[in-house]
Amino acid sequence: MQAMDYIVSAPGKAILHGEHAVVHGKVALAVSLNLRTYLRLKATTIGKVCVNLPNIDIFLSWDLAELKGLIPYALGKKEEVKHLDAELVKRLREFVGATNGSLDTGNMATLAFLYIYLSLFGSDELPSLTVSVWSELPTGAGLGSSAAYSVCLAAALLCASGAIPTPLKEWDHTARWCQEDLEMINSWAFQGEMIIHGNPSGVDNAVGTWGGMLRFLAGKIIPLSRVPLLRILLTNTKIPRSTKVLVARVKDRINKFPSVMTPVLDSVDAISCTCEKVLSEMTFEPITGEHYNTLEELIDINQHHLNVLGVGHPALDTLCRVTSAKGLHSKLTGAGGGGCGITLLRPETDSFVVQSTVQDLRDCGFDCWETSIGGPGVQQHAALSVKEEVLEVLNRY
Ligand SMILES: Nc1ncnc2c1ncn2[C@@H]1O[C@H](COP(=O)(O)OP(=O)(O)O)[C@@H](O)[C@H]1O
Ligand SMILES: C[C@@](O)(CCOP(=O)(O)O)CC(=O)O
Ligand SMILES: [Mg+2]
Repeated sequence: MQAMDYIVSAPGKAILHGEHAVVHGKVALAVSLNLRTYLRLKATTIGKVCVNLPNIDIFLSWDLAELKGLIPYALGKKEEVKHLDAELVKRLREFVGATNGSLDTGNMATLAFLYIYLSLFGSDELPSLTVSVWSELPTGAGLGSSAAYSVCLAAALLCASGAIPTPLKEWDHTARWCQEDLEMINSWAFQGEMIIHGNPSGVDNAVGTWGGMLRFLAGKIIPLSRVPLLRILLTNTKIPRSTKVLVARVKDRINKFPSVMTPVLDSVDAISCTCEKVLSEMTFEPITGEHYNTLEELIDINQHHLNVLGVGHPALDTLCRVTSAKGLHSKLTGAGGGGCGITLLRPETDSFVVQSTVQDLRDCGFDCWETSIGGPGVQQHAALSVKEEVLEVLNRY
């Protein structure tokens, strides 16, 4: 195996419309953020696997022999990535001491790593390596940190296993993989998401893999190449929540009241489709106030639907109320139950209004910032293309 030392990164995402409904086969519109998770993978000669996850205060290492003991049976082929290997998940849960219902941040992240590592290398010799991850994304706040983490793990470990090449050439700052390799990264990242979320739709790992804005429906990914430049305010209410719990809560409510909830999911689907149509119109006709009025109304309606689905939170109500007092429209993004919301800014929204809204939200104890969207999907980096403060963290281990 060639000497390995490389850095990969993947973006977080904001869901414009369709969170939760997308788990039940409806359309979602999602866009990548310019906030990324970075992972450095280094081959070592110490006969250990070391994992450093400073965002969540996890620093672990295992002897290779200990890990090899977890897989005394033949693993399935590398291409078979549609379902989790239930036996391996069970063994890993016992190994890390995580029960089936465990929501522990560190356990979930560790399980996702070990699952992908052992699935990719278990049939051969296990490599001695150190993996360190640092993210600009808040963890567990609705911006797809789990997916960005899973995409980075999948990309780096697939490269290390030789299943896909490292695309970076000597003269490149960053490089991306070909479509076929991206599909493989995406499907392994989905496995990581299955471990962390329970029942993910796959939209988050798709955005982390391909970047940009995309329409997602039942596993089908359509990149939206013609989209207007949107100004968005991101607010983190800092109320902790777990996507896994919220996805399960919505499922319970649908099971309890199928005839009540099905029309809500259909309506969310129609909102995503209407929003997509308006965004597309905005790229080939002059943008008018009417376009923005429609986008704002769709945001309001969807926020009500998300409350009906049971994923609201008083802090999110506060966010909507505070921004509404400034004439701005907001909805939760991601799994809800706390976490983040998005606020649409109109092109003519005065910077004074933006600043005073940001201040009002900060006065509520929230983090709030105007964000740029559409960052590139998963990529490999030359060290000099990584921000100094990120590199400093990755080089620490
Ligand atoms: N930087 C990170 N380092 C390690 N694990 C991470 C990181 N970011 C996310 N995770 C994993 O993802 C989980 C959060 O996922 P989730 O509840 O889906 O929230 P999010 O909306 O951020 O995706 C964490 O509990 C952790 O297991
Ligand atoms: C609620 C959901 O639609 C998005 C979850 O996103 P996040 O983990 O909260 O960033 C779940 C999914 O699509 O898998
Ligand atoms: Mg997630």
